[in-house]
Amino acid sequence: MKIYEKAPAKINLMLDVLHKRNDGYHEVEMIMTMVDLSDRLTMSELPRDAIIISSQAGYIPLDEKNLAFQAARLIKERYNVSTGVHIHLDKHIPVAAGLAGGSSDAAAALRGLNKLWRLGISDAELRVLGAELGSDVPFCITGGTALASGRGELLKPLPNPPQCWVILAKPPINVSTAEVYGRVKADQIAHHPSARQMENAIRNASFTEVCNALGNVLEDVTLKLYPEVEHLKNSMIRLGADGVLMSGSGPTVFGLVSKEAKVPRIYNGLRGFCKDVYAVRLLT
Ligand SMILES: C[C@](O)(CO)[C@H](O)COP(=O)(O)OP(=O)(O)OC[C@H]1O[C@@H](n2ccc(N)nc2=O)[C@H](O)[C@@H]1O
Ligand SMILES: Nc1ncnc2c1ncn2[C@@H]1O[C@H](COP(=O)(O)OP(=O)(O)OP(=O)(O)O)[C@@H](O)[C@H]1O
Repeated sequence: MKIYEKAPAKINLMLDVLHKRNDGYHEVEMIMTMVDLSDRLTMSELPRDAIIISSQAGYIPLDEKNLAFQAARLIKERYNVSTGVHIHLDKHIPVAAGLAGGSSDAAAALRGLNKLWRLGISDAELRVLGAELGSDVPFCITGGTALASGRGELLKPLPNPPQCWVILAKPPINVSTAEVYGRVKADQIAHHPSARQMENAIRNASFTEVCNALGNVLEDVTLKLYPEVEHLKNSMIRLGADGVLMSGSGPTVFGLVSKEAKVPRIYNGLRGFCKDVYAVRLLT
């Protein structure tokens, strides 16, 4: 038997850090949604007790460092599964980009293996398992749009934002999420974006209000470390995107665009100096 699962990328429409916790993580408030840029997982049962990861992408680990491997190992151990699985990852989401590529693969593996091995695990239980693998994994289990709190694992579902184009551009640098959080000074954040304002904008289905409510406190850290991210933001604004923000800990910058006619100019303008550019829709 084979199971196919899509693993979409996420963007953070807002991200606020409230304080550093005793366990080393940061208490956050974020509103996340999915975009139509996905990895594709194929999961095939193996009669022997093994987890094999393969991928067409040459630049990701295929051993126990792969989050899909960790997801398979976790579910196998927790539910005493004695057979194995071969997971093929058809990667499309850029790696270490702030788009939760690895987290979404882990979530898709948990969803798919639940079906492959007929375990009957509820979504709520899958989210609890997912939290053991990473803070973004619980959101990626259910997807949609949500307000995340705690370290990212406490989720309140929201309606999807009004449909629009999303231009994603990733400069050729790798950003470590741990390093970015490590440099945040939670008590010195000058401006906190408002989760309430973004939630209201989404509930009002107002594209303009969504653009006005965009904000990410991790930008201050990543933009200081990598000025090319700020350059990319400024270029996207100059080319006419309606709202522009860095996703997660970066370095991917996204631009929200309501009018399709504006998309080619922004896309082509960015492609002039950035290789990794995508024009996609929100996954609504
Ligand atoms: C930046 C975001 O992607 C935005 O959605 C997430 O907040 C991070 O999610 P993630 O990559 O799944 O993060 P994890 O794998 O759980 O943690 C990576 C590292 O980031 C830091 N981290 C992460 C989440 C959080 N709320 N506080 C933290 O300080 C911790 O140092 C942790 O060791
Ligand atoms: N299935 C996977 N796909 C991509 N990267 C993976 C995967 N498994 C492990 N990794 C490793 O995880 C690291 C982060 O990659 P990933 O693409 O998940 O980052 P990200 O998009 O910044 O995630 P987040 O937004 O959740 O912080 C990379 O160094 C990569 O080697």
